[in-house]
Amino acid sequence: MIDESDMALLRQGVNAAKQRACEQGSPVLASCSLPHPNIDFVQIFAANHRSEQPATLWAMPEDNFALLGLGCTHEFQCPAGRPWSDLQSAWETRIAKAVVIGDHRPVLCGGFAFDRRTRRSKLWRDFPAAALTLHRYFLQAEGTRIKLVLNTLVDGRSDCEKLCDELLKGWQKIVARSYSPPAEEVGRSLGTLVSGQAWRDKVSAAVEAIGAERLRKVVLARAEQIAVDVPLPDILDGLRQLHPGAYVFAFARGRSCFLGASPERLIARRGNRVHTCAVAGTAPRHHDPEIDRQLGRELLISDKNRYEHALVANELKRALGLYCDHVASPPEPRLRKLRHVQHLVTPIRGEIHSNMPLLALLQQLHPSPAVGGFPTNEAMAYIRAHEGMDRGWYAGPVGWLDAAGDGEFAVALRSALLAGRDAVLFAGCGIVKDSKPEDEYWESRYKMQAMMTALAATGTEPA
Ligand SMILES: C=C(O[C@H]1C=CC=C(C(=O)O)[C@@H]1O)C(=O)O
Repeated sequence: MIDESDMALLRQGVNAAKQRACEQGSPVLASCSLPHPNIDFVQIFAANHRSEQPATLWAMPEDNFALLGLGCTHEFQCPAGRPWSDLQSAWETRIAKAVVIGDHRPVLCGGFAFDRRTRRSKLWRDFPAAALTLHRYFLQAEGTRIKLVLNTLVDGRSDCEKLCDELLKGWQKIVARSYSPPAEEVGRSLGTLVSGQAWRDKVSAAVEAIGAERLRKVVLARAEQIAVDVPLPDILDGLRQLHPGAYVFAFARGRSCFLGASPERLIARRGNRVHTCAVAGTAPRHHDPEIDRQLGRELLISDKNRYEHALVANELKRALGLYCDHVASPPEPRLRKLRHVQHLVTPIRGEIHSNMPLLALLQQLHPSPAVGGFPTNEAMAYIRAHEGMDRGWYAGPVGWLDAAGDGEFAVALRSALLAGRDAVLFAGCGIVKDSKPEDEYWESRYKMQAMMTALAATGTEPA
C-alpha cells in the first residue's frame, strides 16, 4: 500500500513545508500524492464517514471518475454577506505557498446552502452556508488510475517524523475499518413536514400569485420523512447502479449524511472552457416503450414545459454571458431520459475570462430558475415566505474545486438527508401559470423515486 519510497516522498514534502513555514512564520500546506491500488470508494466512505469528518464521496459512474475525501486539514467557509469568490481567494493564497509533491492538484470538496439568507434549522445544523474542505485523506479515481493524496499543515515547530507517521497510521486505520450500522435510532424532531394536501394548496396559491404579481415561475419543494433499513454501502451502490449518468454524491457531517444522484450540472470548468446545462420540464417514464416515447414526444411539444424550460435556459445564458465569451447552445431543448423521469435539457457552453474565479461564476448561476424561479429575487422572496422549510444544501451547488481553479458543481437534487435510520427526501417542481397542483404533486413523487428506490423504502405521507 504505502511503501518506503512513498514514505520518503511524504517526508520530503513535509520537511520542505516546515522549512517554508519557518521562513514565512505561518503554517504551510504539504500535499503529497501517491499511486494507490484499486480500492472500493463506497466501502471506505461508508466505513469511515462517522469517524473521519467531514467526509465526501463524489462519483460520475459513466465517466469512471470518483473522489473520496476523509477528515479535515482545512475548511474554507464564507461569512454571510461575503462573495463566494473570497473563499476561492483564500484557497489560492493557501495553495500559492504550498509544497505539492506528485502530479496532482490539491482539491477542495463541499457545498453551499440553497439560500444563505435563511437561518439553518435543527435538521441542517451540521451543514454551513458555504463549506469547501481540504480533506486530510483524498482519493481520486480516473478510469483505473487511483491516487491517494495526503494533506497536512506544517508549522515551524512541527515534528515532521511524527506527522508522517500519524498520517500513515491514520490511513492504515481507515483502510482496515469496516462498516457498522448506526448504533441507535436518531429520532430527531423534524418539525412539521408539509402534508401532500397542504403542498397542493401551496401550488394553487403560487399559480394565483404568478397570475397577479411580477413572478413568472417559482420552484416549490417538499420533504418526506421515511425510515431506512438498508445499510449505507448498499444505498450508495444502489445510487451508482441506478443512476450511472448522474452525479452521485454524499457529504457526511456530524450525525447526518446528505446524499443523492443529481442529473443537473451547474458548472464544469476545465481551463477556460465552461459548461452548464438547463434542466427543467419533466414527464414520467413508462415501462411500455411506446407509451414512454409518447410521453417524451408530448414533453417536447408541451407549451407549459417549454416555457418553464426557456426561463431556465435564458437565465443561465444571460448569467454565463456576464463572465464568458462565445456562449452557445442548441436552439431547441432535447430529451434526457433518467430512470424515473424524463427532462427537457439544453447544454450551454462558453469560454470564461481567464482571470474570473469559478466560484464567482457559480454564484452568478445559483439559484437558477430550475430551483428558485424567475425573476430570481421575487422567486426567492416567495419561497422564503411560503415554502415553509429550510432546504439546507438541497438544491444548492455541491462539488469540487482544484488548485488551478478548475472544478465541477452539480445542483444537489434527487437527494436525501440521512441520520441514523431516518431519511428526509426532497423534491421540488417549477410552478408556472399553467401548473396543475395534482400533476406537480405526482411529479415531485416521481422525482423522489430516485432516492426512494436506493433507500428501498416506500414513502409514508405525513397526514
Ligand atoms: C427542483 C427539482 O427539479 C428541477 C430540475 C429539473 C426539473 C424540474 C422541473 O421540471 O420542475 C425542476 O426545475 C427537484 O428535482 O427537486
